[in-house]
Amino acid sequence: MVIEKICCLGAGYVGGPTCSVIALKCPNIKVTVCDKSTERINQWNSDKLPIYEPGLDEVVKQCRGKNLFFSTDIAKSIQEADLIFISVNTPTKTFGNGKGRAADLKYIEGAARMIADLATSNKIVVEKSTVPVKAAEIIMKILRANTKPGVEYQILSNPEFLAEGTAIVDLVEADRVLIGGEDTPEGQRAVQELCWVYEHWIPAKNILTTNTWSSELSKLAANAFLAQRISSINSLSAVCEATGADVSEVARAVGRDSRIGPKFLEASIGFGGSCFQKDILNLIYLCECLNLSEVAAYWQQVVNLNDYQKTRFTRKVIESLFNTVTDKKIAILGFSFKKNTGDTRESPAIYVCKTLLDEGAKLHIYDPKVETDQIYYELTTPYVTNEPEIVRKNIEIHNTAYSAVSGAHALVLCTEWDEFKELDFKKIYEVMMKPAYIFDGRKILDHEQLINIGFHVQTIGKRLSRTGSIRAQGSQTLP
Ligand SMILES: NC(=O)c1ccc[n+]([C@@H]2O[C@H](COP(=O)([O-])OP(=O)(O)OC[C@H]3O[C@@H](n4cnc5c(N)ncnc54)[C@H](O)[C@@H]3O)[C@@H](O)[C@H]2O)c1
Ligand SMILES: O=c1ccn([C@@H]2O[C@H](COP(=O)(O)OP(=O)(O)O[C@H]3O[C@H](CO)[C@@H](O)[C@H](O)[C@H]3O)[C@@H](O)[C@H]2O)c(=O)[nH]1
Repeated sequence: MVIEKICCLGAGYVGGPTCSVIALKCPNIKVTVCDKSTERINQWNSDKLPIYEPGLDEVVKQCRGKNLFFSTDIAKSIQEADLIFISVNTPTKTFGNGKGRAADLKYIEGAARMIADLATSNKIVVEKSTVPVKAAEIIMKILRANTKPGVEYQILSNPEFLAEGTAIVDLVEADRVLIGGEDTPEGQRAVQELCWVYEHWIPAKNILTTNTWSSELSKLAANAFLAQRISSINSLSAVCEATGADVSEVARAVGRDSRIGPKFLEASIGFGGSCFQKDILNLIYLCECLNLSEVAAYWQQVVNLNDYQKTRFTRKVIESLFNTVTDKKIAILGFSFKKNTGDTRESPAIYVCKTLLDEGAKLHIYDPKVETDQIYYELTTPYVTNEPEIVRKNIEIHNTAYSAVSGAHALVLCTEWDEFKELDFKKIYEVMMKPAYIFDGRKILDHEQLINIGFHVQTIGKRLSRTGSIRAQGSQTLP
C-alpha cells in the first residue's frame, strides 16, 4: 500500500501541528485532521488558529485547502484514509479505578470504536497519543472484534515528542521518530509504510523502529527522565538558597559533564504542562499494577518534589509580605506553563494564584497569550475554597504588564516570557507600593539591577543580598 490519504482523529496541540508539518513535507499526501468539536475545527479553518505556536500559522496558511484539511466529517475522512493517527487526549482519571494516576483511555477507546464502525477498507491505525504500555492491545481488540469482512488493520505506536512553544522546529528537525509495530510480516510492512511518510524529511538513521510495547514505554520513560532532571535541579535550588550556592552556577558546572549535558537543568517554580505530571502518574500506576512498588515510589518522588517546589515558592511570597497578603494587590506576570504558548494546563501559575487567592489577595494578571476566559476558568474550577463569584471579584486581567503592576505590593513572575526581561523596571518601581517586592520564579531578571533600583528581590536557587524576607534576615535557612 502506498499512503495517499491520512486522517488524524484529534485536532489538538499534537494532531494540528503534527499533521500540518506532514502536509508541508509530503505534498503528495492528502492530510485531513478531524475533531468531534466543531468549534475547534472552525478555528483551524479561520485566521485565528485554536493554539498559539510559533511558525504554525505560516505552515497552515501554506497547506490549508491544498493537501491539508480540517473537518468534522469524521466518517468520510476515516473511510478514504490509508492511515489514521489517533491523537486524542489521554488525561489522568479523575474518578474510579486508578483515580488521580491512571490514564483515562475513554477517548482512545472512542476513537477505536469510531474506526471499527466506519472503516470499509484496510487501515494502518497509528497510536500517536501518549498511552500506558499495552494500550495498542486495547485498540487491536476493539478493531479486530468488530472487523467488517475483507477489512484488515495494523496497529502501530508512534509517540510524539514535540514540546509546546517549539513544536514546529521539533517536528521539522526531530531528534528521532519512534515507530513500534507487531513482529509479523504485515506488522513490519506497516512500520515501513509509516517510515516512508517520515522519510520525506527525516533522515532514515533518525527513525527508530521497535516493538510496540518498547515504543509505548519509551514515551513515558522520556518524559519521566526529563521531569526527573527538573525535580533534581529544583531540589538543589532549595539547598542553594539555604547555603549561598547559586543554582545556575551549579547547573552550568554539572551540565558541562558530557555524560549529563546542559539541557533541562533550569531551576524553576516547578514544571507544568499537560504531559509531565500526567505521564509520570501513568508510569507510577503501571508500576503499581505490576507490583513494582519501589519503582513506583521512585518516580512518585519526582512529582512530590515538584509539588514541594511550587509550595515553597508560594510560601516564600507570603512570608516575605509580612505573612499576610489579605487585600494586597499582587501582580502576576505570566500564566501559561512556559513561554511561547497560550496553554495553561497544569501551569504552576495556577497553584501560585489559587494559594494567594485563598489567602485573600487581589490578583492582577497579565499573560501575552493566554485568553482572559481561560484564566478565569483555571482559577475557578475546581478545588477553590471560595465560590467562583468571590474568586472572580479578586481577579483582574490586564492587557499589559505595566497596568498589572500599577499600585501592586508585589510582582510575581511565573512564566519566562522574553518580553518581561525588556520591561522598564524603574518605571515599574515608581508605580508600585513600597516596599516593592519582586519574586522571580524563572530566574530571568537582572536581580542586581532590580536591587539597585530599590526592589526587594527573591528568586529560585540563589540568596540575594536584599531579599526582604523576614525568615531570611539573620537566618541561614529559608523555608
Ligand atoms: N500537548 C503536547 O505537547 C503533547 C506532546 C506529545 C504528546 N502529547 C499527547 O498527545 C495526546 C493529545 O494531546 P493534545 O495536547 O493534542 O490534546 P488536546 O486536548 O489538545 O486535543 C485532543 C483533541 O482530541 C479530540 N477528540 C477526542 N476524542 C475524539 C474522537 N473520537 N474523534 C475526534 N476527535 C476527538 C478532542 O476534542 C480534542 O480536541 C495526549 O495523549 C498527549 O499526552 C501531547
Ligand atoms: O529546564 C527546564 C525545562 C523545563 N521546565 C519546565 O517544564 C515544563 C515542561 O516544559 P517542556 O518539556 O519544554 O514542554 P512540554 O510541551 O510539556 O513538552 C514535554 O512534554 C511533551 C508531551 O509529552 C513531550 O512531547 C516533550 O518532549 C516534553 O519536553 C514547563 O513548565 C517548563 O517551564 C523547567 O522548569 N526547567
